[in-house]
Amino acid sequence: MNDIIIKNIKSLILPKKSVHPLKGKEMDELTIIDDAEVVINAGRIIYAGPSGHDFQAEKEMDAGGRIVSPALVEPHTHIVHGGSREHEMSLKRQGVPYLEILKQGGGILNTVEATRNASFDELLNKASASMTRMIQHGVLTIESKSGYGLDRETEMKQLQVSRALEEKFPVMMKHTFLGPHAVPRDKDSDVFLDEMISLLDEVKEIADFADIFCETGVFTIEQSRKYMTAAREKGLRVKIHADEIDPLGGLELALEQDAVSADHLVAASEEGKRQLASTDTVAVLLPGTTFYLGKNEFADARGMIDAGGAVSLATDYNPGSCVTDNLQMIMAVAALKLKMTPNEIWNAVTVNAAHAVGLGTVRGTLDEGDTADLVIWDAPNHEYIPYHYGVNHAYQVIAGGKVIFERPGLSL
Ligand SMILES: N=CN[C@@H](CCC(=O)O)C(=O)O
Ligand SMILES: [Zn+2]
Repeated sequence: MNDIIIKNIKSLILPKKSVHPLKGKEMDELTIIDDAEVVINAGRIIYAGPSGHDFQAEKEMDAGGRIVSPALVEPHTHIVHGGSREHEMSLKRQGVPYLEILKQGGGILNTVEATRNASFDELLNKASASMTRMIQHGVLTIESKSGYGLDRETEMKQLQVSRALEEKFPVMMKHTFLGPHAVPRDKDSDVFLDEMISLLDEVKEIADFADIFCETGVFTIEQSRKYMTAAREKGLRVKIHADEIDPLGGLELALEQDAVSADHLVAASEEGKRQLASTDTVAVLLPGTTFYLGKNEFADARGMIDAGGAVSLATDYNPGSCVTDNLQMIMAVAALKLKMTPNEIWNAVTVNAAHAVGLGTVRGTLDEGDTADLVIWDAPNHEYIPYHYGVNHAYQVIAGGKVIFERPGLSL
């Protein structure tokens, strides 16, 4: 006898499991089964496909003619941090650029101070509130970066909080060390980078990936190469904040370093985009950041996909450049500004997002044997979610076969 059968599913969204991320034209392929059912036992998928079988289960759930997909995967967040930076909005309104705010000792450095001053419990409580919102919006796999410590003690504190989140919530997480996220006010950047490199032995016990912010006035290509090479020598796979604002060649560096993902890529070169196709590095695009920073030029998702590359999407949730923990909102921005198709968007927030955090064959799909992490969406079809933007369409979120969120109604 199985545990649960979910009946009356109008459409079932089934991204394709593959050892490689979906690339190019494959990104527009998505199996959608109308009139479907899902059977779960011991937290795993027994069956997800057309209805009409004779499965027995202890509990029957009625999806009410809604649609069902794998739970979303969020491959780039800065969920653990102290403080907030709403005061920067007026600076932005006056036209002060993001990198100028950082140069003046604000921006990331402002959050570094708040994170250093916050206790473990304060950070955990704040991140827990964000995690709750992410789950309520359909996300059950989350990557979390450090990077607001810029010293051993605080970077470790952030990574420990990140680990504690994974204990506290029924989610799967990946933890990323982003020590070289900015240069502290009083330090020489080469000296500071060496300090971060010297932490890698300790970091590799607690983090899955090493990341760096390669940008004008932050870390150069040469410094990023040095750090990534050192991290790989320690057995850590690498990620990079690349070509977000200036075209430095961060994407090419990511490919040279066999990065699991290259993130941002707004200013990536044509050559980098062309090379992406022949690798398994996933381009994690963060259009909510471009939107929030008030820029008009978005990452060239079409160019990357049309050239045969693998693209994923994330919120980049952080207090300075994208203050949303709603991945559905990013799906809408991707449809409007990145010109991605609904199928590409769904693959980008499920299976390709899983590949972007090294979980390509274990999250983002609903094949037999997969963890039963799924969402019942209150939407008539899969195109509707990026279309009706700014609201939460998750009706029920099911983690390991257990309903952990159900959308509340009004009490009138
Ligand atoms: N660009 C670098 N890091 C973050 C922003 C961090 C911040 O502004 O606090 C990002 O991915 O956008
Ligand atoms: Zn980031």
